[in-house]
Amino acid sequence: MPVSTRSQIVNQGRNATSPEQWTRSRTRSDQEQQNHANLSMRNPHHGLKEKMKALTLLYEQQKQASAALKNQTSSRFEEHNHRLRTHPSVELQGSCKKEEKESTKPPSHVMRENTIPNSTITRTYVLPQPSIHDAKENLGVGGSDRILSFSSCPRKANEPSNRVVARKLSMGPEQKGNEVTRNNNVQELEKLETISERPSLGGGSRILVFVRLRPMAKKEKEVGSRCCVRIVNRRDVYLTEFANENDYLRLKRLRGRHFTFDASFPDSTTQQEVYSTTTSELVEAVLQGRNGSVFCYGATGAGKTYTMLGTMDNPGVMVLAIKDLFSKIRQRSCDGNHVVHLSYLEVYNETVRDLLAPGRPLVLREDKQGIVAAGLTQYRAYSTDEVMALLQQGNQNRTTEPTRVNETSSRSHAILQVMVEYRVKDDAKNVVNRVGKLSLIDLAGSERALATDQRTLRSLEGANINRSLLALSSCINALVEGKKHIPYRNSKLTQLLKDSLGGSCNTVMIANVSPSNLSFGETQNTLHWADRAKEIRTKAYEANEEIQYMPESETDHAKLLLELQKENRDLRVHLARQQQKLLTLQAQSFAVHASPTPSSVTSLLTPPSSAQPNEKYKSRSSFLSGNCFTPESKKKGADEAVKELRRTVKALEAEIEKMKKDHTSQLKKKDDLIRELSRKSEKPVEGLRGEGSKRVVTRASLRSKEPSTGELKSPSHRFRSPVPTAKKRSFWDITTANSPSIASLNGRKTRSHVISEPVAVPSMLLQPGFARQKTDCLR
Ligand SMILES: Nc1ncnc2c1ncn2[C@@H]1O[C@H](COP(=O)(O)OP(=O)(O)OP(=O)(O)O)[C@@H](O)[C@H]1O
Repeated sequence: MPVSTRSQIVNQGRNATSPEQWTRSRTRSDQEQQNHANLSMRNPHHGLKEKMKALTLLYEQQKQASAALKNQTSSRFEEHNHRLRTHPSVELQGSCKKEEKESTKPPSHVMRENTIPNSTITRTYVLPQPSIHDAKENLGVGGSDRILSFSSCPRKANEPSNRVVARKLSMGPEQKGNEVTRNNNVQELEKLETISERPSLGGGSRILVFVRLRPMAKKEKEVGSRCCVRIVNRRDVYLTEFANENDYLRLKRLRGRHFTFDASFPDSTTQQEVYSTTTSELVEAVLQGRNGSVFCYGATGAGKTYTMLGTMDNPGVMVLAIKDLFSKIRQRSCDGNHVVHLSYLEVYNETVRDLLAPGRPLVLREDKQGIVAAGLTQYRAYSTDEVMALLQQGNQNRTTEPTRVNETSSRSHAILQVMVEYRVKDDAKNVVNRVGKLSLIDLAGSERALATDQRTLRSLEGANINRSLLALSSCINALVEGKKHIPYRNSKLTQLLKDSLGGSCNTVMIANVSPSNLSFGETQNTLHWADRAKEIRTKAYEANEEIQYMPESETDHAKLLLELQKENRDLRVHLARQQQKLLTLQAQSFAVHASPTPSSVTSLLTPPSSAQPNEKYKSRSSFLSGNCFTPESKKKGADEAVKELRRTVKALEAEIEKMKKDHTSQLKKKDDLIRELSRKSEKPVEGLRGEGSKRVVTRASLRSKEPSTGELKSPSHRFRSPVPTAKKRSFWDITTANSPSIASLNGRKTRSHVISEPVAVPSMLLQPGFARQKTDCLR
């Protein structure tokens, strides 16, 4: 079988003089070529050059076809662009046209190293450190691998929330043929639209993830570092790892990864562009009573603080958000009242500190509003300037230290919270109260100990920063995997971010990356977690709105007021009556349970006009006269009165006991005296008795003669009046002067007087006959 070489074919073509000849020779050469191809298929080591030539030819043909298709789609593209011009992300594209033109081409110096020109071979990148999650990434649904080049970011509604996305790195749209190119263009447009329409799945919303690349730093340039991050189409991030120049074995082996985010910002993006794409919508939502969070995540020195705070010339997201908020409030000032409160705290070495009023560490508590720092200062702010001053003050208190990587490295996580309360009257004149909270978070840098400083305090700070960021990544993992338990409690940071990650909140994550290949590891780590965070879905949320229903008209209002006043008056009267009843009952129980002394009873019941006004009475009368306006205070007053009465009863009982003792001793003395006297006068008395003219009556003899009713056992009964009509005295007898003893006491109605003046008691000892007898005896 004749074997023709490539040079022969070329020569045959060249030597052809007429078109027929040329066609003939061409057909022949094609046949020859076919034979060659077959041959080379059978023997892979044969004719490599021919194979290359064939491939080049094929590539050229595809390129032409692709160009033709591009022309067809360009008109459609224009139309879509016109529609999207209203969205900030489109403005952002327009302002960076130059960059865009560049970036629609295949990545230049970075990606060129990864591409094989004039080839249709799609090459899969080798990942340097395939983690568990990376391994999972390659498992498609149902176990089949799937190549996703650009469609992974905005998820479709019917996709399961915890689906693991299979992602292999492709060489870019152009290498995948015309069909892929056209599809990508349409997908790009769809994706740009979805940035403005926050995807809402199952009532919740996905965390929006953005990536910002910072410019190469002077230091990095000086050490000759190369750019390893490339942003294409404002969305795709290509990361390339350059082989070590001294590693000759792997010199040509390049590794890289491709990620897709909601939007990616190249190093030329302005602060305003970043703000309007990421945060401006959240500010609007906060004004409508929803919660929003923005947090910057990335390695130390990657540009988080620059993005969040910025500089005086280029203010960052925090400043722009506050300005925007106040300008929006000013625009709406006519339709309601807005109140803005502000707090600023940092988490440093696992302690929470108030940046606006530094002092003792704050304790985190969970209440109805979520996790709150107890005792955190809430400033009411009236203007942007005021907030700026507060921010500055807070930043001065923030912990920053120079590290080897960053001159002004933030060693703490800072959280600025802006609470906007909005009150407005709706059409039905009901008061609508909305509260929205915006949290702006500047995290400390994720870092390796070696990259910063291994010594002393820095290493401790680094450990704590890493600890909290590790806790953050655990939470992200648990949320993505749909676990029931999310380990928020592992660090203060995750506790504070609980709302933002798993609560009812619109959340935005900005991943900051450095372009330097020296930071490849950190950048890859940041992009990995940012990619994971895309899968997190926050809870379904509703505006924090409260409606207070108001009466329909002024007349209704007045009616309601009158009704309330009447009810109040009735309640007061009722209360006063109850108190009176209570007092009467107290007095009765006092009368029943204790033997009353006239003095105390009169002191309780004597009217204020009495000759001896009593302090106790005074206090009760003031209580009854209605000085206490609230039901609580009245109840308290009644309790006080009861206590007072009880105390009086006790005092009276003690007094009675004392008097009883006195009387017993007096009686004893008198009995002794009588006994002595009767002994002395025994004789004459006997004589007298014999005469039968007079009788000596002793107490003892009298007692024996008395009927044994059993009533005279108590010594006090010895003072009872012998008058047969005298009835047993009662409390009311004393007060109504029924008692015969009282009649003889010059109007003095106290029991003490009755006791101290034995004259008042018509005792046998005081009978006139006895007195005379006594004097006789003495004689
Ligand atoms: N987009 C940018 N444009 C210009 N300069 C930037 C940009 N991003 C960051 N820089 C500069 O890079 C340096 C480091 O940035 P920055 O302090 O914001 O890093 P960081 O991520 O907050 O670091 P750390 O975590 O250590 O606090 C700063 O000097 C900052 O001005």
